[in-house]
Amino acid sequence: MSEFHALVPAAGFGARMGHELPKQYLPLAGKPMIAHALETLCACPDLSTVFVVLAPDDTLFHGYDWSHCGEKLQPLYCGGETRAESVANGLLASELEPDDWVLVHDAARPCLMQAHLSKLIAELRDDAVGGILAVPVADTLKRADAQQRIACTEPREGLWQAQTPQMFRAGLLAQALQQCRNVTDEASAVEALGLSPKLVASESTNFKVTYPQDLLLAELLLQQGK
Ligand SMILES: Nc1ccn([C@@H]2O[C@H](COP(=O)(O)OP(=O)(O)OP(=O)(O)O)[C@@H](O)[C@H]2O)c(=O)n1
Ligand SMILES: C[C@](O)(CO)[C@H](O)COP(=O)(O)O
Repeated sequence: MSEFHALVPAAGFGARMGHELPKQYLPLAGKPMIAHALETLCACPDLSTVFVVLAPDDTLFHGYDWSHCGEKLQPLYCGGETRAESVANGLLASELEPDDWVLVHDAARPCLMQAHLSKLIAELRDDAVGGILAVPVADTLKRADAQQRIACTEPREGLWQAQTPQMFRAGLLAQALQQCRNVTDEASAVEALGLSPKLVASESTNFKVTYPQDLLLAELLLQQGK
């Protein structure tokens, strides 16, 4: 029977955060940011393994105590220059069966909840393609001109913001990333094969910590138990 695994790309630096410490190691609600997502994933009974893809020269990860995560947590020091490369390298190193499901989740989305994981897995486990957590766009959308004035208002109907985890069969995802590396998420590579991943409705609390101002919101949510 197919197993479910998580793969967490964590080899980025966080240029938009602008801190000397890589974003995933910034302190957040009493632990490094990366620990929140890893602990949630390791506590999910559906997941057999949680691979974390680190930069080859990462010297920080092994400095923390991960014993509470147990044997599920498997660090792989094979991160690449881009997120897509890190995921592709991690898939290769993980040696998963082609039919196994892999849930790719950003280290920079610390507010992931068990309920999000359960919903994603329940909605996709019998799906032919796979899919992603996402939220419908809630704001009015403006397109800017070169002077940062409004060129037009874009219709938001049918637009969703992509989140993670993004859940695909390991073999399909490896093939997709082999053929298409110039992407910012896994779904884009699968779409390039001509397939249509499913959108599974999530919540805005599962946002990506990108800019310094995102840290306070994440901290508040994590203190509230999300
Ligand atoms: N070469 C890279 C780049 C990014 N990531 C990971 O991809 C996730 C989402 O990316 P993002 O938030 O864009 O992180 P960074 O690339 O670190 O941020 P920035 O774009 O601001 O530099 C993060 O967990 C990040 O560590 C990765 O594994 N390998
Ligand atoms: C995968 C992702 O988090 C979905 O929203 C996003 O695409 C990552 O993109 P980034 O440009 O690396 O932040």
